Amino acid sequence: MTLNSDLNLLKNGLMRKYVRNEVVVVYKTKEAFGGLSNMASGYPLNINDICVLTTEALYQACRFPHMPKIQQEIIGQYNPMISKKISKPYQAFSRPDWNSVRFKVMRWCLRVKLAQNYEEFGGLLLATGNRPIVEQSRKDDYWGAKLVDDVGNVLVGQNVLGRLLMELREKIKKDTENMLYTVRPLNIPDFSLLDQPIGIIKSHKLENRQKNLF
Ligand SMILES: Nc1c(N[C@@H]2O[C@H](COP(=O)(O)O)[C@@H](O)[C@H]2O)[nH]c(=O)[nH]c1=O
Repeated sequence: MTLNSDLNLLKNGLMRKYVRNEVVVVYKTKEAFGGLSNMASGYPLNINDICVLTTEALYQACRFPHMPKIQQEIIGQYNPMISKKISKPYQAFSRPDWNSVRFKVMRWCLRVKLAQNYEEFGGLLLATGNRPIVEQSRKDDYWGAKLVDDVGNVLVGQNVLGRLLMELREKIKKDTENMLYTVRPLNIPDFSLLDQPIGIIKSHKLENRQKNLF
């Protein structure tokens, strides 16, 4: 991107500028807030009784509702980078509306990660307090933000993932009724995994509580 188009995007309000040492940076998964990354392992998900090991795998699988074999390969990986790598050569065959739904899909994936890992992921989100959360990326200034200065202290990007994480953090703060324990499926066509329409996702906490009632 040229400096001029960078400046135009900043003016148009799409791009954000962050000072690295004033924000919570999500960069390497082993760092303090690495668990906020979709690339973090240790936040397993369960969709329609199908185990999906990482949020990245779930997000990538959502590209291919019409290609269940590819979905299976993507979600069968322990390593999220491999899930993304498997997805890459098929990107041109993503669901035709992918660019217009991917934002909603990501928001839904994060809701699922929270519902099914409430203490760990929710705790990490709350530990960021009121600070901006920024996913630092080397290449991607849509989901994240890139370093633009020589000393590595200025990040510029749309930071859509960071902004979704902040949005979720604010929802947690207000969630006195535990509404976030349940996640409804997206209202988009063919929202399916391995040929089954994706159903309502429930937190394990809610399932355990319901079991105790009977
Ligand atoms: N963190 C991180 C990445 N970024 C992640 O990639 C996802 C977006 O994928 P796509 O929409 O297919 O480009 C999203 O979860 C974003 O956070 N990509 C990487 O290759 N390495 C990384 O360390």
